[in-house]
Amino acid sequence: MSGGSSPSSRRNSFNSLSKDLDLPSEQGCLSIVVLGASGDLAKKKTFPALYHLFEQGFIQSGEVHIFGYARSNLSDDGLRERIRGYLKGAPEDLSEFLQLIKYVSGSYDTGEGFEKLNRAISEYEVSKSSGSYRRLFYLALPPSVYPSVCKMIRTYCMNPSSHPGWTRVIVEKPFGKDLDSAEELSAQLGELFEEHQLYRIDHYLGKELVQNLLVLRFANRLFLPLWNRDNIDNIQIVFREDFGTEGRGGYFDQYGIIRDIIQNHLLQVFCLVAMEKPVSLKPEHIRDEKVKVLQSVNPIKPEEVVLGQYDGYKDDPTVPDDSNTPTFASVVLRVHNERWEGVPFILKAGKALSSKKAEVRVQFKDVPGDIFRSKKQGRNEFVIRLQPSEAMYMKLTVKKPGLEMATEQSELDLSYGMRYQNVKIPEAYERLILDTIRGDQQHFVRRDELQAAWKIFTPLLHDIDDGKLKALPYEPGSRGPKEADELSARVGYVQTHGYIWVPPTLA
Ligand SMILES: NC(=O)C1=CN([C@@H]2O[C@H](COP(=O)(O)OP(=O)(O)OC[C@H]3O[C@@H](n4cnc5c(N)ncnc54)[C@H](OP(=O)(O)O)[C@@H]3O)[C@@H](O)[C@H]2O)C=CC1
Ligand SMILES: O=C1O[C@H](COP(=O)(O)O)[C@@H](O)[C@H](O)[C@H]1O
Repeated sequence: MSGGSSPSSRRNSFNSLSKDLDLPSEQGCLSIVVLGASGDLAKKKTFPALYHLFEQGFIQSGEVHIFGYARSNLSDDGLRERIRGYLKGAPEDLSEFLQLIKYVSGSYDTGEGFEKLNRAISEYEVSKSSGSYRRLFYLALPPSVYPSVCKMIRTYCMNPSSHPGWTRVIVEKPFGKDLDSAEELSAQLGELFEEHQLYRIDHYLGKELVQNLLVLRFANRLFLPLWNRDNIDNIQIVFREDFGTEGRGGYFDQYGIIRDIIQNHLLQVFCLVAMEKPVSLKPEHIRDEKVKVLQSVNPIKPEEVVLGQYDGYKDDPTVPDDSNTPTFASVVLRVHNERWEGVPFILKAGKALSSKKAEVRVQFKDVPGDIFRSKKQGRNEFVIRLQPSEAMYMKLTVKKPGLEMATEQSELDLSYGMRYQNVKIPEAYERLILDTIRGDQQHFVRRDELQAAWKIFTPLLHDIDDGKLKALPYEPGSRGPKEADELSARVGYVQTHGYIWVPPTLA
């Protein structure tokens, strides 16, 4: 439970934000259908997120029913037992939650299973006589089956037109493999659902510090005049994992690190860092600005790309021996607009590296007319640590305490673990599912945004797929290929040696 507030007080604050965004507060039955309920994502993320929403009172026994759907031969109890081990909570809460779940078995491309699913949903709806009928379908499935599943939902499972309510569909990434395939998928889904019914999830948009980016940038006078090419030298957006593909090699090899992390998660973070101020907080206004900045990105230059593949990646039997798939990439994006001309955005992601973290590092220019030789301490940096140990810290040059007039580098540190000690930071999926129930698309990817994102990366991805760019080998547990650090230095990043920020811990 977060910050000691009760479930009902949290629901109240959620309702007040809904009012700000003109979102109607709805009542009636809510049917949540997890398609691919037997799978990895469903048990690790989707059901636990639903449980946390239940535990905090955002979805309640009286108004919600959860349906798991997949081909596997499972009973209601079979599915419940499968997910029980992934849920942490009081035993009575768990039992109450698990009783809300029913399992329906069927295929993804024939009507029979979906008719059965529709009957199960309708029975539940009819048993609750009043209010709207809200149907939320979560596709925790391989994208290859999205078109047929969406067609089945459209044909058999829409909320009845005789009743107020809605049907919404959450689709997982990857949304295609390049511009053409993404467009084809979008066109197929677009024939079946209106854009306002489709929620393309990118779970990075549900992370606390990612959601804070807009507030930070546009609610603080401090940053407004500094956030531009006059003051900022370069910006890095970094994702590092300290483990490899671990059993997901077959999936990963078809995609690679650019499609898995950079084209979606890091690019979404990039948008929030680089976009102009939206007219308002309305989802369409925010997404308009994201599209604009994506459209301002110049074509990527091959000489501003470094690819890597960790030694041992190809030992996975599901990975071809001649794979050129990158498990590491550093890509420089350049934005052709008044604010950012000349400022490199270095997007870097890698698996099997020396540490696990994700952060945005804004490096400022050197002080003009420097009288303190502060350059030797290193540049000012503003770092937003997305995970782990969520924090924002500002690296500053200060007078070293003591009799001498000497300088050193220190920081202003807002570490969430210290500042918000009793606050539980919600899981990204929890927040995004709640947004879907509320009808708030702000943190979901719009079709034209997706198109603009693929336009940036498709030429580079095709060059990699065609073997025109090679992945350099690197040691697992290292920083990745040294050429990536050389690239960062070449485009302007100056590393501060001898200074490392250590997340503060409670005594
Ligand atoms: N796992 C993760 O951590 C993450 C996953 N995702 C995305 O979420 C989606 C689901 O991922 P995940 O749960 O890992 O996937 P799984 O491989 O576990 O597949 C989910 C379910 O889909 C069914 N299924 C699997 N392969 C096929 C197939 N070829 N044709 C039809 N049905 C199939 C299976 O159910 P059954 O056979 O019982 O019908 C399976 O249990 C994917 O789009 C993935 O990219 C995104 C981020 C993270
Ligand atoms: O989407 C994905 O994200 C995870 C990393 O997510 P995080 O929330 O733990 O940072 C990554 O491991 C996976 O390869 C990718 O598909």
